[in-house]
Amino acid sequence: MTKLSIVYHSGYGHTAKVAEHVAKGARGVTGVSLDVLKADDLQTAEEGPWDTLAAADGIIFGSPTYMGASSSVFRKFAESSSKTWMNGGWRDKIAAGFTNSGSLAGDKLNTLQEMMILAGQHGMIWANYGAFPGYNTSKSDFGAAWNRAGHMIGLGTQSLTDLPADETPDKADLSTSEDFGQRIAEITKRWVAGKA
Ligand SMILES: Cc1cc2nc3c(=O)[nH]c(=O)nc-3n(C[C@H](O)[C@H](O)[C@H](O)COP(=O)(O)O)c2cc1C
Repeated sequence: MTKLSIVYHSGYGHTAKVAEHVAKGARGVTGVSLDVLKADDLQTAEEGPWDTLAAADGIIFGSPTYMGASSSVFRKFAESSSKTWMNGGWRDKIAAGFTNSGSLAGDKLNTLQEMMILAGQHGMIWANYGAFPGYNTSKSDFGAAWNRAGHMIGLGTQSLTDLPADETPDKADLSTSEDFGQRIAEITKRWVAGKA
C-alpha cells in the first residue's frame, strides 16, 4: 500500500475545502492510503503526528497565501520539520503543494515556490501539477476553466474574499483540486512501485 499524507493550514476554511477535494482525488486511486493532517498540530518538533509523515511515501503541502507567502502556521510547521531534516527523514519522498488565495494571481506562486524549496531542503522529489492552463485563449470559458490561475509547479485556487468556504472556491477549482490529488497519488504509487 502506498502511503500519502496531506499537511495543510487553513485560517478561515477555504484552503481546508481545497484540501478536502485534493484528498477526494487522491482517495480515488486504488492502492493508496491517505492521511490528512493539520499544520496546526505540527507546530513543534516534539509534538504532533510526525510519525505519520515519517511513514509516508509522499507528502502534499497546503497553505493559504497570506501577504504573498505561506501562512505563519504553515511556516512554523516547515521550521519545525528541521529536526526531521537533520536525519534525512523525508529524503526521497514525493512532495507537492497547493495554495489558495483571494486574487486570481495574488502572489500564490511565491507560496508554491516556498513549498518547493522546503521539499528541496529535505531532498524530496518535487512533483509539479503540470495541467494545461484552462483560461488562456479567447475561446476559454472562465467559469468552467480548470487550472484557471495557470500554475504549473503546484495547484493554485481562488476563494473570493467576501464568500464563505461553502460557496468558494468554485466548482471548476474544486474539480481541478481533485485532478491534482489524483495525479500526485498516481505519481507516488509509481514511485513506490519503481523501488520494489
Ligand atoms: C492575513 C491575510 C493576508 C492575505 N494575503 C493575500 C495575498 O497576499 N494574496 C491574495 O490573493 N489573497 C490574500 N488573502 C486572502 C486569502 O488568501 C483568502 O481569503 C483565502 O481564501 C484564505 O484561506 P483560508 O480560508 O484557508 O484561510 C489574505 C488574507 C488574509 C487573512
